[in-house]
Amino acid sequence: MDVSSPTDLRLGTRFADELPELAVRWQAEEAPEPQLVVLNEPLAAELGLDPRWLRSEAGVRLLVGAEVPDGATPVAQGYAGHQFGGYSPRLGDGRALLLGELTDPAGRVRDLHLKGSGRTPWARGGDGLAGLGPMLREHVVSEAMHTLGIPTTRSLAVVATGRGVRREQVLPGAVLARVASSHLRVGSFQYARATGDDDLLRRLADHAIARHHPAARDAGPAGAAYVALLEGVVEAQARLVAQWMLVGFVHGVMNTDNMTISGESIDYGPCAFLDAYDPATVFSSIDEGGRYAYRNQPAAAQWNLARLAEALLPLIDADEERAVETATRSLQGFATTYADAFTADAAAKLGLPAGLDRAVVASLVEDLLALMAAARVDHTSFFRALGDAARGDVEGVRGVVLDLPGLDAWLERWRGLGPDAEAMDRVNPVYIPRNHLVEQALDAATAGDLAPLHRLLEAVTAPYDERPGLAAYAEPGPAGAGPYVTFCGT
Ligand SMILES: Nc1ncnc2c1ncn2[C@@H]1O[C@H](COP(=O)(O)OP(=O)(O)OP(=O)(O)O)[C@@H](O)[C@H]1O
Repeated sequence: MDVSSPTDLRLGTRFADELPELAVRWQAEEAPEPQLVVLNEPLAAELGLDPRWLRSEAGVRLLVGAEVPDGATPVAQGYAGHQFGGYSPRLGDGRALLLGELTDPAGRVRDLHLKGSGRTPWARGGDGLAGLGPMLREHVVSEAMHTLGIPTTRSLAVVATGRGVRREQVLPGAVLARVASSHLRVGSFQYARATGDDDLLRRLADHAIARHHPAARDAGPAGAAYVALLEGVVEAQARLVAQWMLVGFVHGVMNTDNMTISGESIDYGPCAFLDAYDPATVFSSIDEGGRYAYRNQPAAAQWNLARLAEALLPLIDADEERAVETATRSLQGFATTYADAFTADAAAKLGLPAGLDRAVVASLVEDLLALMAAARVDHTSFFRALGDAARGDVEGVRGVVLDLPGLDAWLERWRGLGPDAEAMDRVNPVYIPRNHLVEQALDAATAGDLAPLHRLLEAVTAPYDERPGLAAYAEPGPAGAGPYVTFCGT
């Protein structure tokens, strides 16, 4: 049965009950004039929420936290984090609230969370608010990631609040209703560890195991379950980052408070997809040193996971030296899992048959990426054009690569392995949320015109299905414009 009124909705309080030290009971700030801007109807249906109800006044009141179902306990979650390498001991949800845990009709438990819902006790100097443009960016990019098969938090809705948000200029304010497997972060563990309370740390780890890595519970006695938790997160993150790299995604702010325990991508601030394939690409104007450049993402993930391992040490072994040795071994799994996932996913993008020697595939991929980087080809359309090359039409790829003898030799090697063009079309997107189009859509939406946003969503939520009317969505941004600098999405 679809939930069609607040009285039908049950929001669990497991996080708040099990981890009260990390949960500050709080209420959303009243939105003066809430107006639904975009609703994710397929996600609503998946969650068992009636979209007609969500569009009603009562539904919109839920989506901004003005009214919560009986028994719900909205909380601002506490966490710490390394931001660009510097440690902040008290971050937490400064402008967000966990409304509670929703069990969908399939039995999956998801967090229902609001971002931009007003100041909380973790707000420090912030105003607790979010701009409409940045929340719509999170909506578009997270939905694109989801349809590309990349684990991610989802956006259920964006509601304009009717309140202005003071940034470089005054922006319309908005609340994003976000759905995630959980909002547990590496920073949640750093916070718990820093309290020195091992019981809290253990409860947090047990909570994470129950929600995300239940197999870890059966790993064995003493610290084995927590080693298995660490290994579960290492594996999930290695697979995730491999997927980011192959779709050309640059997260932009890979701080430890933006790395989940579930392995879902979270927080789409100054993120973007590559147009030109240049591994040094940085999109965020606040990332002056290029710490989170495209090519640095696997190393940044490993660095963050080492912070998780440090936080877990007291649970892994009472003897610190042994704990460090064990955790180090677990962290070493990242490199192998990442390389395996990257090679397997790249083989799929190249339409290669299963069972090929891994070293053959790896060297083929490496050589292709070198050709692509030398010519700064458009990442997305180049892989799509390779599908045509598999069908015998090599003009698309030959037209953009500089080293033609090198490319021809590569094509010969690759075609000798029998690539499957149809399989390639199923994994190489035509449409990604290209940064210039996202910016145009957000600017128009901020000015009151939602048509470009809906058109962009139409393109990126069916990314493999080429449609004649959407040709502009397959084109890279203006040549020579360089990487777009997206101001940190607040
Ligand atoms: N306008 C604001 N008011 C209060 N706190 C803020 C504001 N903007 C960011 N913060 C806080 O600063 C920290 C880092 O912000 P960041 O932009 O990474 O997170 P976020 O986008 O707000 O949330 P999330 O990581 O949940 O997507 C977080 O603790 C966040 O709550």
